[in-house]
Amino acid sequence: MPIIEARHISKKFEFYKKEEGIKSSFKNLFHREKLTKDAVKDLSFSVEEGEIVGFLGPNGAGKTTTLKLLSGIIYPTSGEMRVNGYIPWKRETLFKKEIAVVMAQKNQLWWDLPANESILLNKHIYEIPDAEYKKTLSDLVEIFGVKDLLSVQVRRLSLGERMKFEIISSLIHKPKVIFLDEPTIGLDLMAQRDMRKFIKDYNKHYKSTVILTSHYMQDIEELCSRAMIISQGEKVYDGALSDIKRDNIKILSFSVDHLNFDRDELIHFGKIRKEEEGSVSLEVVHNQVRNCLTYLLNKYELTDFSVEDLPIEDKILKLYEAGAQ
Ligand SMILES: Nc1ncnc2c1ncn2[C@@H]1O[C@H](COP(=O)(O)OP(=O)(O)OP(=O)(O)O)[C@@H](O)[C@H]1O
Repeated sequence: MPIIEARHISKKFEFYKKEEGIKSSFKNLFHREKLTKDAVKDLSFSVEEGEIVGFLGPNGAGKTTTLKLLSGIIYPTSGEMRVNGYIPWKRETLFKKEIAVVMAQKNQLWWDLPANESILLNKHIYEIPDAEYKKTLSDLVEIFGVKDLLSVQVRRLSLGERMKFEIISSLIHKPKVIFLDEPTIGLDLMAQRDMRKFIKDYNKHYKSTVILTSHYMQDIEELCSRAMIISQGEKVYDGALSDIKRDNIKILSFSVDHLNFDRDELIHFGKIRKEEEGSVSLEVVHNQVRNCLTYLLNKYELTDFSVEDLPIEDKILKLYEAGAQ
């Protein structure tokens, strides 16, 4: 049985239009125009225990709203949802003990205290027995390599170190389901790599289920075999990441000594992606690559050429755009 099931979930936000200026504010006292925003529309999906699902979408697509629905912070306008058997927005105590929400932009550690004291607070909130707490904390600081920093005041830690402790603190109760919103945002390359390794090791060690949002494709590629993509509140893709990668468009780039290309003939083979002095990149359907190359070799004196896969970011962008139409 899936650990997460969402059936036809929609969330509409209602709010009042705010106009600028004193005159408008005065007018608003008597007549306020109500607006609605469909943040999530008829979303259905299920997630199996132990999966790490990459949850993607452009800004404003409805990812955070979905994570808030899944964790019970808000309730839907319509639809049904179960997370580990619970209806999230009922916020039952046992449900809260089995999930964790980690939002990179939100801090839960106390700045003036060392991290171990904030983590200790969560021990009491989640009523974790002493022995279990010690074992989990020692495992987590081991996985993250931050044992020596436990008693350093949080404000003295680097962003990367602080994020690690934010996550340790959120996971100290060993939740079965974790909602991770942008865990690597703002981190340098090394800290991003550490964070990805941690998520991978944690998932392996505790068999937890993870829903991960990130604008960094490397996070998604390294951690998730499945991607769920939403655009304007609607699901536009749910499946293997490898199927997105297997897109049949190739990028054919070539350089020539002179500058005159016959654009009309080139666009016959595909979209011109980039055109600079003496070099062009074309998006060509894979079964047209050979024809295109033959044409180029016959027509021009090529000084260089290459055939590459379309970057995964571009493929995902195409899915976002398809959803927005
Ligand atoms: N409380 C609210 N009241 C009104 N509109 C809201 C509210 N919360 C979110 N929205 C709107 O709902 C849409 C979805 O927002 P959401 O934060 O879920 O997007 P997102 O995919 O997480 O975006 P980002 O990647 O930028 O964080 C946006 O248009 C947002 O402005």
